[in-house]
Amino acid sequence: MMAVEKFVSKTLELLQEEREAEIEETRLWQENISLKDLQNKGVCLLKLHIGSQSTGLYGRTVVILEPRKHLGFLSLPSNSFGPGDIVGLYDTAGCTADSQIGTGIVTRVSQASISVAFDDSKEGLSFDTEAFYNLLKLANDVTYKRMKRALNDLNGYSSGPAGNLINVLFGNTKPSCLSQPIEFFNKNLDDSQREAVSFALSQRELAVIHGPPGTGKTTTVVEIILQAIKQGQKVLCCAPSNVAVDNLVERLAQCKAKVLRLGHPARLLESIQKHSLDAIIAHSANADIIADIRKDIDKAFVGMKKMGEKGERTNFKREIGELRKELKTREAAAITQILKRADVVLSTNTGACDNGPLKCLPAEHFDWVVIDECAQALESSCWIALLRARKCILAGDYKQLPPTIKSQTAASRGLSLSLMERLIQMYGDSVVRMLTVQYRMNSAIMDWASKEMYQGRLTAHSSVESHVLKDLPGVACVEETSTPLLLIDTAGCGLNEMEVSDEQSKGNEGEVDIVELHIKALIEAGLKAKDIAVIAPYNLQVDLLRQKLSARHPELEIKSVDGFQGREKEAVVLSLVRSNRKGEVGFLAEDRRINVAVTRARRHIAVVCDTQTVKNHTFLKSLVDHMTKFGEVRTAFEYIHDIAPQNYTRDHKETKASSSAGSSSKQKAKGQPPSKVKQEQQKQKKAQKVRRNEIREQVERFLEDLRRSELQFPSSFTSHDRLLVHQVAEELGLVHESRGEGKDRCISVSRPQEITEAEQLTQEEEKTEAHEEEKLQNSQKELQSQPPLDLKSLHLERMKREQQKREENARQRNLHISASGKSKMKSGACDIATAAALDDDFDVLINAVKKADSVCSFVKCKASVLTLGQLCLFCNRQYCLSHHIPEVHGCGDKAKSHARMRISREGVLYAGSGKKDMSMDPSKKAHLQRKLDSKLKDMASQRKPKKEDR
Ligand SMILES: Nc1ncnc2c1ncn2[C@@H]1O[C@H](COP(=O)(O)OP(=O)(O)OP(=O)(O)O)[C@@H](O)[C@H]1O
Ligand SMILES: [Zn+2]
Ligand SMILES: [Zn+2]
Repeated sequence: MMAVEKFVSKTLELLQEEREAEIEETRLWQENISLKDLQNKGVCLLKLHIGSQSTGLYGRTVVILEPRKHLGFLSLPSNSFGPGDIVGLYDTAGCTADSQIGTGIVTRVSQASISVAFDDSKEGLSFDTEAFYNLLKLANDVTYKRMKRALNDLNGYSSGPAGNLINVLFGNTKPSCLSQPIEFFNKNLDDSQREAVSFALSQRELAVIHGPPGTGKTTTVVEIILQAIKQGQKVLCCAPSNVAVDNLVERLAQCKAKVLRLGHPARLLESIQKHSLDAIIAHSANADIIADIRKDIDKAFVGMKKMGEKGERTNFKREIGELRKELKTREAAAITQILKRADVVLSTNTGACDNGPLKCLPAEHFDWVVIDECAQALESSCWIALLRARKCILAGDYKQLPPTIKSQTAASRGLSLSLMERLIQMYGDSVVRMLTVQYRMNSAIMDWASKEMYQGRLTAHSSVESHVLKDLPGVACVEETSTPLLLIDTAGCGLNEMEVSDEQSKGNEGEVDIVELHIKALIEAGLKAKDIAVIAPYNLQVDLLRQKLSARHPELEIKSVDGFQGREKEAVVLSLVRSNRKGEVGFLAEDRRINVAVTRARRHIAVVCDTQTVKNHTFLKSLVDHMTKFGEVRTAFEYIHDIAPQNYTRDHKETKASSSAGSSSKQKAKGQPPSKVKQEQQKQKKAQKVRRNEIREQVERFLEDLRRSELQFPSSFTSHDRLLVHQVAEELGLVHESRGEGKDRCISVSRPQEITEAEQLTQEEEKTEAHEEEKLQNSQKELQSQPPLDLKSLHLERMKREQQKREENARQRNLHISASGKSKMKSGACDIATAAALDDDFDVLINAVKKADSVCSFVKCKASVLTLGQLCLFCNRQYCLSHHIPEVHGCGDKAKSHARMRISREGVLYAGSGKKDMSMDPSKKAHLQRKLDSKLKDMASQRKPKKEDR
């Protein structure tokens, strides 16, 4: 048994290391972080009071702690407490050893309360209902103790059911088999599932079922267990997480198997509760007696609290002690009976330990042990259950995330290697059957995972193969709901990640904004929030996303990748966060994490990321390439208009300034990149500039040719090319539009229809200004390294400058007009009166216009709108060019919802306020106003000579 010894001693050592890392983390928190901060981190709950106290299974005292309801705190602060967590209860003096009252196990957590079971057999705990208590999550050593014990038992294993199994699992004996014909319960199993079931049944010691995402692993495991029951085998079925165990309980119960679920009943799903040990005991013959004893204990507690004198209290304590002993004996008898009757006993891996209910069973009671989600468990935790059986069936997917391990060294020295993986390394495919038909993802989503992770062996079942969101009832057909793959590329958009030193917590606010817009597009197309998952690899980003989205969409699930394993959603929006010049991807470099994130999606996955950054990682690059090739790609610029107020429609300079300033600050702020990287960047920049000039030349040629109304770029243009087109179009004040889907998507530019000669003139002036400003900025960039700027402040500052310039221009132009009278200016207010006489229909409007202030409607803005005003279609007022953007003067929401309507109608976001919103009440007026504008324009050109007479 050399192999066993070696394994046990090494694993014990690694577990110790891991345990120390965990304790160290807790200690660091306790020493360096204030209680308030701990509460913010979700590991501490402050100032709770006792709601009630009762006696649970095994005579444990269960205390329900609540926030200070009388002070209006109706729910607990958001926290990470969960059932099974070990917690310390402290008086309000602090969270130190001195003030600790006791330690317990969380049995239930709700919004409004947390239940903690205290093992107080030694000394009766009593709580003061008036006092406040703090609760702190402690490093959980129960799990460690159980794993250590299982390892020691493994090492010293001499006789017992698992002898042969141990030999096989450590390579001392080859696995053997014995095949037999099977009649399947589930007639719908696919070939790979049938093969897996047959294989599992025929193996004498070991079978591994590899179930990639959505391949019906649970369906297969359920069939295996039903077959085992048919053969008269007793099965112990475990999984590392409560969720996975409950899932199996539910499915087995549906198939009428006699199931028994071990674990704290209070925390189980309602549908599961009736299968819990507590519930079954409650319906057993012993139930009444047990209930009576419990009541007596509770009564004794109440009595004890009322007693002031020490002598009397001691009596009560003795009484309680005796009652507890009796309770335990009776419970043990009842439990044994119930356990023996069950066909399948289910628990978490650690719940299968010897000091729980299973101690009531003889060692050889179980025949088979089934471990689901085996790749997510520490091997040591598997051994807690494995020592009880002759044969084991391990199901899982080792291409998804392994168990979380805190100690880097322990992980790298092998603690993160799952039993499943270790066996596959040892025996190869001979012990494995893989499920290959998947019932979740559209094949476009699946194909990438299949190719990169599962040797291309997956096929999509015909029922899901081509399903997309628009096939769901009530979901409209728009671009977002028609494509399974959508890549929103932020490359070059300046949406850099936040500068946080902590590798585990990265955020990206720009991506949050884009995610928000995409979610809105999906919801407006009719998708339900509960069918969408927002996934981010970083906790900070998860928090940012929740802050932004949770209030409006309480049913939207926003979680880290790790929190979503084992789940699925119709649509998944994935924010990859990382965007930096160094091309650092950090945490994202774990391929399995990305695999999990992507494979949660059934019909649609949208990935928001900076492709320039994430492409530095081979696996992420394969995802980007796949999405580019088979999906739809948009640049974040198609969204940015809606996010930040800098709508560039007429502020041509801003586009350029923001994109170049954004990326340059990002680049410089990151410190000195190694020279090679720098060279590479310069090369890229140069290539970009060349490309951009090419595109610009093309557009300029188009502009000169007045016969052409539209310039269409080929669909071979990459998203980056399209971005450049976008920038050039914005620079020149042109309309641009993306059409088509996927590979056929292409961009075109055209002249804005309402463009007047006057505006062209202005643009000419501005273009030269823009060039100068750009030159200036470029030289500044080369000279100095700027601190990181956020887009908003950059924008606001620019707005200010812009306004000053505009006002200055306007003043000069007015001077110019009155001086020379040769201006090509479009008609100003002075012409309105003349115009009015020509067309009765417009009388009313014209009067209104005349009466209306000739200055910008924006509060405190004095800029004239007579010559360069813009009408806002949402509020129907005139604004100067600095304030005409809806977001700036307060019509942002209306504009957004209007833009969204257009997105859901046409699937594309446009610059500026776009077409008039027909649903608006003053729409008729706006329509007339526009008619008036063009009329005035016509009249102005007719009256040009007249002007000179005035
Ligand atoms: N043979 C089959 N025929 C039709 N549908 C199936 C089949 N097997 C599984 N499914 C469907 O696939 C989905 C996932 O199956 P199941 O719940 O067994 O897998 P899981 O274990 O939860 O998921 P995973 O495979 O990701 O672990 C379910 O909706 C199930 O109905
Ligand atoms: Zn407005
Ligand atoms: Zn203004």
